[in-house]
Amino acid sequence: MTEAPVIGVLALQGDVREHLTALAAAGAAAGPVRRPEELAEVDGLVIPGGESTTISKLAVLFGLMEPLRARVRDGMPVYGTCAGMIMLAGKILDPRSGQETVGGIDMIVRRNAFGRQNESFEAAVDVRGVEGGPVEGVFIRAPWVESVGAGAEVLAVHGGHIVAVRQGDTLATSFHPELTGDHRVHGLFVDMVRAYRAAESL
Ligand SMILES: NC(=O)CC[C@H](N)C(=O)O
Repeated sequence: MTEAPVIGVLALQGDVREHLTALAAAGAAAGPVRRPEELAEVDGLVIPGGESTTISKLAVLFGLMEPLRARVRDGMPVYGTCAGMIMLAGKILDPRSGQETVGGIDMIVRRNAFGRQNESFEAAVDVRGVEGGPVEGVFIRAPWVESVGAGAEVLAVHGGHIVAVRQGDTLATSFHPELTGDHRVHGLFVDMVRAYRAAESL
């Protein structure tokens, strides 16, 4: 049996534990990443939901922003949910002052686009590449994607707005599959990391 891929969850702020659980259920060896040395050890990374301005500031403070950008540039698979999606955007339409992103997907995102906390909702979302019917999307002060560049593939749309995008091995969803107990989106990401690791070790 091949070894499980090692997937980190960026553990600066946000729903880290839920992602660790979902990744483990999807067949990965999952652990938190807070330091550059920990980032260097993983085959793939999840950036969780939370507050993108806080995650951005802490990433700079912890000396992780440049190492994150470097690993994404090198092709390490990354999956961002909600605030994590914002972290992977080439551009934020309405950033807070000083808010930076890692980048990785040629897209423009709008923060809190689906409304405030009390307008959070769940909806069935068809995600290209995920078999077996729609996933239950949990949207919590979720961003949507205003537009994508030529290199980015739209994987899901909800209410006329783009809510899942993939560019190469960088994946992002507006919603939170880690909160539903349905691990198919994490399964898709674990497969991406497996394929990346197999290609790297050739
Ligand atoms: N659930 C979430 O991750 C919310 C994201 C948050 N609105 C932000 O801008 O970062």
